[in-house]
Amino acid sequence: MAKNLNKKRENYLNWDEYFMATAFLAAKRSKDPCSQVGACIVNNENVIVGIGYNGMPKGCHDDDFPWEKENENPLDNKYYYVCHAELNAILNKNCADVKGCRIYVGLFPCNECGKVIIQSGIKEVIYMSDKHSHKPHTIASKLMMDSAGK
Ligand SMILES: O=c1[nH]c(=O)n([C@H]2C[C@H](O)[C@@H](COP(=O)(O)O)O2)cc1CO
Ligand SMILES: [Zn+2]
Repeated sequence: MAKNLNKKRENYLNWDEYFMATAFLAAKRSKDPCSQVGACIVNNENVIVGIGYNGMPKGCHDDDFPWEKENENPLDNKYYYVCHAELNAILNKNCADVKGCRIYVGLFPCNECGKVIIQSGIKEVIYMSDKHSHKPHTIASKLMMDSAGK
């Protein structure tokens, strides 16, 4: 059979698939044993301008801070310490600001990330999982995003 190499491939990733896959690749860097989240920020020319995943702050060693979640003492759980993927992606931006960009994220952003996303000027959130949709932090995040027109 002859094959025309001048013809373009048909089964390539579309932009949404490509950026979400990039977010999932970033998530593989996470040390969180329970939930690995990745985020990818893209400008209106479809150029990636920021990537992040959930992890401990710089200088706070992964082995020195807890990854547990159910200890009685909250200081022994990860939640006070870990930086969320969306926050890291915004802080890691390689441009002056992320106004008008969109963010691809594996999990619907919590209320704290929702605030940062709104304040940064990101205009659209594209997410994969909404497994915490019933939780107050997600409901609060959606209330703010709806109000802010995200
Ligand atoms: O939007 C998010 N972005 C994000 O990076 N995370 C991270 C923080 C934690 O490391 C982990 C949540 O932990 P867990 O699912 O065990 O409660 O996911 C969690 C959320 C949503 O809660
Ligand atoms: Zn968050």
